[in-house]
Amino acid sequence: MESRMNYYVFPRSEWATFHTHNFASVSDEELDQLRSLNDEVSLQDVKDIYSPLRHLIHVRYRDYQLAEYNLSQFMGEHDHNHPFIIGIAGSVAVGKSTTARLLSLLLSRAYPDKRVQMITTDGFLYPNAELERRGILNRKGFPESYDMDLLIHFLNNVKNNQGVVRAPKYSHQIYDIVPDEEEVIDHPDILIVEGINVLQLPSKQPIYISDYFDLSLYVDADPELIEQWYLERFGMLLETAFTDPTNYYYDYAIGDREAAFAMAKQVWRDINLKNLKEYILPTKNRADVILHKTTDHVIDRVALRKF
Ligand SMILES: Nc1ncnc2c1ncn2[C@@H]1O[C@H](COP(=O)(O)OP(=O)(O)O)[C@@H](O)[C@H]1O
Ligand SMILES: CC(C)(COP(=O)(O)O)[C@@H](O)C(=O)NCCC(=O)O
Repeated sequence: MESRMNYYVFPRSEWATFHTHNFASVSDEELDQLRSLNDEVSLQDVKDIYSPLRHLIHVRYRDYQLAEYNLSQFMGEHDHNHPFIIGIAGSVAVGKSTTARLLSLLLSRAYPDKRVQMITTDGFLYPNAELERRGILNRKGFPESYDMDLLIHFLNNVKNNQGVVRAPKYSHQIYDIVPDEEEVIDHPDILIVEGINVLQLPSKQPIYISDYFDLSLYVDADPELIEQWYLERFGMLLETAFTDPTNYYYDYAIGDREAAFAMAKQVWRDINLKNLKEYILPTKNRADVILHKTTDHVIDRVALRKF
């Protein structure tokens, strides 16, 4: 283990040993289930990285429940049941939603009597028509492209158990907010919130998004690798766009492949890479845990915030 400023940095081999104490590691039966539900993440990563991470979340969740209980005792009240919220930050296409899906699965298995839900902040982007009206359609993903008031309100309502909470839904296929559809968050015990902006400071709001988090993760990788993953995902979007004229990428899918990839490379360079450097990377050192990925999404080291 290496100690850097306010982080302990563990090589994969050391981090992999942290699941053996107190809390069950991922079982073979769970691995079988994962294999059928998620064929992207390597099962070795589940054992070496995500099983210890689940252990860490368990430790933090236990502390959180105790702190909530103690506070309610102090106030002589019985209301100590606010959901535990985990934030996942990182670049566009670094693997935030894949990590969120996997953690959601692992936590649901660990706590069968708890309700685990997840949401992406993509749904809080302004619709394309509004971005266009503001003249910022080419700034999608940058701080000003999100309705931060709505996101803060949403988190506030979930954290304060304000019944069923609804949020807009974003689709990568139509490249816009889906009209007449919404995400429904219904009294979760654990909520996972993933998005490029979850550790950013608000410009006008009096409260940070991360004030609602009880644990935060940042998925990190070399931008050149992330570009490759972005282009691979773009290739997959083209594959599914072929048969669907309503798909945003339909014209690219039926047109010249080289031109399509040239466009995607330019979007990466001019929008997503710029956003990463200016607004996302500077939030890395606010995360409690930094998962560092190398080629093929393999995680080679994990940093854990000391204080
Ligand atoms: N652990 C992983 N192993 C293999 N592929 C992955 C992994 N994580 C993400 N991917 C792939 O990388 C691309 C980006 O992942 P995604 O979760 O969509 O990123 P984000 O939510 O950060 O934009 C997708 O094509 C996804 O299938
Ligand atoms: C919707 C997003 C801001 C969020 O990205 P995600 O983390 O879901 O990959 C991004 O996918 C996006 O559309 N960026 C704008 C430029 C582009 O890639 O088209």
